[in-house]
Amino acid sequence: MGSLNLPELVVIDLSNEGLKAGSSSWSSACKDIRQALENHGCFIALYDKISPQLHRSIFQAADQLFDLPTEVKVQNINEKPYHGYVGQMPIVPLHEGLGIDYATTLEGAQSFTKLMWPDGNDSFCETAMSFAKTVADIEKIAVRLLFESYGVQKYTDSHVEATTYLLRFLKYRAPEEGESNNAFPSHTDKSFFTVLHQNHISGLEVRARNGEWINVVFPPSSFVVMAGDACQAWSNNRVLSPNHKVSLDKNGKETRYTMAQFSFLSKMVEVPEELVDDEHPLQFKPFAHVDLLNFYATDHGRRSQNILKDFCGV
Ligand SMILES: O=C(O)CCC(=O)C(=O)O
Ligand SMILES: [Fe+2]
Repeated sequence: MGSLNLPELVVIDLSNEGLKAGSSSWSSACKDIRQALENHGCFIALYDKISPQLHRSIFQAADQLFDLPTEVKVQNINEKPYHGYVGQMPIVPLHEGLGIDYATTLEGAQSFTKLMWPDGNDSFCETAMSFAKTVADIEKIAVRLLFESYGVQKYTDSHVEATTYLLRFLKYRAPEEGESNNAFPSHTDKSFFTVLHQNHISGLEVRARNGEWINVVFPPSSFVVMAGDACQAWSNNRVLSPNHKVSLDKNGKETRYTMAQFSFLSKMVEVPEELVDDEHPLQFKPFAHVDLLNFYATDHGRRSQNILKDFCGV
């Protein structure tokens, strides 16, 4: 009996129809999102504004991008850690990734496209930007719901205005015979939120607050919204930034693609005073988001078992 009872993530409908501001569906979504983020650090979001056409074109765009010669892809360099090209790494041989910084802006999308296709590739640029904007809308709804669930909605607008987005194209080739199926090691994200959209190949596993690993099976038309370390810090340790990893089916033959959009703050990350009281004393000092990434890029940061405590603990 127990083995059939697999743990699952909460599903929340963020589509317009399912969610009218001020309605009872809005308040129940507030409750659900808070509970999901406190217990699992993530949830599955349904969102009807992503058309089947956009879903198809973003994965075609991914194919086109990864087909470029490695010497072109390695030009995707960013001074911010973990923002640029990753590939041909012996510790993660199945994995390759590239990132578009400021992906929701025309400048961000265009400068990445020009670097990869000096002669231009308008359809890639349009698809990537349109996908990034749709995913940013999902992230903003999640922020609104979460802030309201803690009664701190007065901070939502300034938070949203200071948010920038990094869109990463991630590829995991199927393991060859005898090769490990560990495609990406366990980690927490350094973002505020991460929104994931995958093709038809699953592989994501998330560790819930109770220590249980959850195999995340989500339909290709849906998204996983996950809290990062910055969100955990902002919430004064209420929200969980969950450990997660990618393991592929040992016998699988197909390539897994994930689109991962990370949100970052260009203003200080700080705990709202409303989230500090006798029961919840302040746990973290305010910090610049990019400094969390820079800390993670040091030996001390990478080895840390409790990065927030080591980086900004009070
Ligand atoms: O591919 C996935 O589903 C997860 C990717 C991930 O965790 C990351 O890039 O931080
Ligand atoms: Fe991650």
